[in-house]
Amino acid sequence: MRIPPRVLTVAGSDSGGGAGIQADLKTMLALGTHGMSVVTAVTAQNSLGVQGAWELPAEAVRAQFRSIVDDIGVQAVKTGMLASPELVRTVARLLAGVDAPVVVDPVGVSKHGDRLLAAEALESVRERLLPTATVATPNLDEVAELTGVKVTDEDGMREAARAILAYGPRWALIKGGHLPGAPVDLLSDGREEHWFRGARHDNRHTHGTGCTLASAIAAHLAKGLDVPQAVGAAKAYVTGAIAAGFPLGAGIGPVDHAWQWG
Ligand SMILES: Nc1ncnc2c1ncn2[C@@H]1O[C@H](COP(=O)(O)OP(=O)(O)OP(=O)(O)O)[C@@H](O)[C@H]1O
Ligand SMILES: Cc1ncc(CO)c(N)n1
Repeated sequence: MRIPPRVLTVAGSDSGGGAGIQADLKTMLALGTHGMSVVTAVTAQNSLGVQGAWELPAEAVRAQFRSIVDDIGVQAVKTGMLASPELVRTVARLLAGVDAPVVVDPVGVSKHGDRLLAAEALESVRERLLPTATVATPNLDEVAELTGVKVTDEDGMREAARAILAYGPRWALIKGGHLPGAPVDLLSDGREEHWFRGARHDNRHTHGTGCTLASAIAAHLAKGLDVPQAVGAAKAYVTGAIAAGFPLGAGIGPVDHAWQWG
């Protein structure tokens, strides 16, 4: 009997199914793991943007987390949209008691520019959440908001990694997808440097790329890969999913989580 590795996402729901909890669970399934979820917030969202967002009470987040961890257990955790300072602090406290790798995607603003994290929560992300991370995966906008470092080239990505690592995650993965040219990400623990270069796919249907990458890293960590191996395998998965992204609705469609299944 196959018992798949167990992976938990702590994130917000995207009603459109392209990002958030929905992207995370699809990614976890596609990579052969058992996905579980702690819902932090519900968004009304589609290909055009976020029409509404409602966070859950901290008690509901704690209860979901305890139900999963105390019975089923987890081999890796991924965090996404955490909405408020209170939820960031609640999740950081819960993560401190978990004996499994943690991937923190410090989601700030959606692709359409809608805030998914209150500006007052940035301090808690820096001081409470980032120290719990095995890998933190900010994009360049999140790097700027969290550290003040404005990245325009690959040297800037090194500076960004140092600034993020100063808050205590074991590894920083700086996502350079928003720079021109071939998309390159830098993984660093302050000693080792790994550059991951992918082919750019000029496909506008990229809703969910960040969530998908972070969940794929968590799934591969749960399967026993080390951090550089897990990031390499996750990058290959997200690149394929972006290449196969498809139009839905009138705006930006999702990446294809099932691209390997044809
Ligand atoms: N057009 C593209 N073609 C190929 N790879 C890309 C493209 N855009 C981004 N990537 C890669 O996708 C991954 C996710 O990066 P990205 O910078 O898009 O995350 P993000 O901004 O957090 O996503 P989101 O907008 O979902 O929050 C990275 O590995 C990045 O290099
Ligand atoms: C719920 C949710 N989480 C994360 C993202 C990524 O931007 C999104 N668009 N929606």
